[in-house]
Amino acid sequence: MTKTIRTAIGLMSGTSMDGIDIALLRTDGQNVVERGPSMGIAYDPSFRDRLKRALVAARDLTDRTARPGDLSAVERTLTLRHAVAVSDFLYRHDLSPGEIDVIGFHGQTVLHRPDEALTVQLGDGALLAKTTGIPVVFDMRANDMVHGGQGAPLIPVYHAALAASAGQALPTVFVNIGGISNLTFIGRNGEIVAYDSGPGNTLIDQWVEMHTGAAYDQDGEIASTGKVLPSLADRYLGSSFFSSNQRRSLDRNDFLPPQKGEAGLADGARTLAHVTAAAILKSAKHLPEPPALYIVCGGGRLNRVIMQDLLDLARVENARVIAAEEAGFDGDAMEAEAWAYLAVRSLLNLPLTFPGTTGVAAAVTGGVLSMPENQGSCAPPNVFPCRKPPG
Ligand SMILES: Nc1ncnc2c1ncn2[C@@H]1O[C@H](COP(=O)(O)OP(=O)(O)OP(=O)(O)O)[C@@H](O)[C@H]1O
Ligand SMILES: CC(=O)N[C@H]1[C@@H]2OC[C@@H](O2)[C@@H](O)[C@@H]1O[C@H](C)C(=O)O
Repeated sequence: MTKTIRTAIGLMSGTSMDGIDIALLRTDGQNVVERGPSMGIAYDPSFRDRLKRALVAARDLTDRTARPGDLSAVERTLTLRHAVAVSDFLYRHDLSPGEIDVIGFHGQTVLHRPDEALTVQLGDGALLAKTTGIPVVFDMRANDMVHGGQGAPLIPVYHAALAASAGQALPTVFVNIGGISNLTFIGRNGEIVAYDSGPGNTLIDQWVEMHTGAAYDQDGEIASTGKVLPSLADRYLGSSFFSSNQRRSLDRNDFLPPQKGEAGLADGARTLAHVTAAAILKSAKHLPEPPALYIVCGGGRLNRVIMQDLLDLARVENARVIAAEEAGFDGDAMEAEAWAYLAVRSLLNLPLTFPGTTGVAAAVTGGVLSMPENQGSCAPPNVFPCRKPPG
């Protein structure tokens, strides 16, 4: 039986809040994965500031659908920016909306409290579907939480498909170093174990920004001139997050940067780069077996100090570290590709998360489907009751 291959676009606005990643994928939602073009669209500094203020405004939310204050306007602007990104992308690649079966829309996480089963992503799927003329699957984390999961990470099922389609030797481990870092272990028989592994770039980004105004430490230049401050590093690495037997998904604010006076710029950046690398190795201790290979994706792989520390720490454990590109993947587009893949799985009512990835009680699908012809939003079978059509 031939499987239907769908053409999907994935849209990711991650915890770094640096912009929108967009990627095209052709997939059957299982092991057929044909990667298409991708691009990144950076947010301008004033929109990043607005998103940061949205995080503060979201802090006291107890109802995930509430949008007090500016949150409603930010959600609309964010969604329309995604619509523009889709339109630019289609134009650039000479594609029409009719050639795209579905968009997987992550939105912007503004609050994530797995202990309270509360996760909030700004992003209006109905508006995006209406503006682009393409069906949209969004809100893919919530159903996992309804069933007792951490709501993150969701990318592991895509890592597994990518590894299978590329004939990657198993076992292997994918590491994503975004704002937060996460690990996916794929065992010899394809079994997946995954979880958030610690702060990624978020501490370095905030540290560098508070001193220089720059959004991040380009290539790790600043960190490369500093030295690791052991007491500061230990403060982060001594967190019970690493030693607990329970794996927890992280909110961007679970780890906060040092106070400005606690270190000089370079020593602080060097120490935080070390914390990022060491956190990954510490968290890897909870994997079913010691990894032999780490495949690194996400913006953190471009910070040479983080990568060197990872290499050095992994070497002690006889493990190799390579950038995603060395394994034939795209380390910048992988999350956007994943959201395209997850959207197709959602359409097919296939599971997005598993007990081994989010701690969910049993494998579950997720996501809400919004059709462009203004029919309102509707979850795939067995997820949520359909939402009322807007207006
Ligand atoms: N050339 C570079 N040198 C150093 N760091 C870089 C470079 N390019 C990107 N980064 C880092 O990568 C970050 C963005 O990474 P990425 O897009 O993978 O994160 P994200 O998707 O927003 O986060 P998450 O995966 O947590 O949702 C930037 O904030 C910056 O810290
Ligand atoms: C709540 C939320 O948005 N979590 C993000 C964040 O960024 C990295 C890490 O923390 C991961 O758990 C997740 O994103 C990835 C893409 C995921 O769900 O797989």
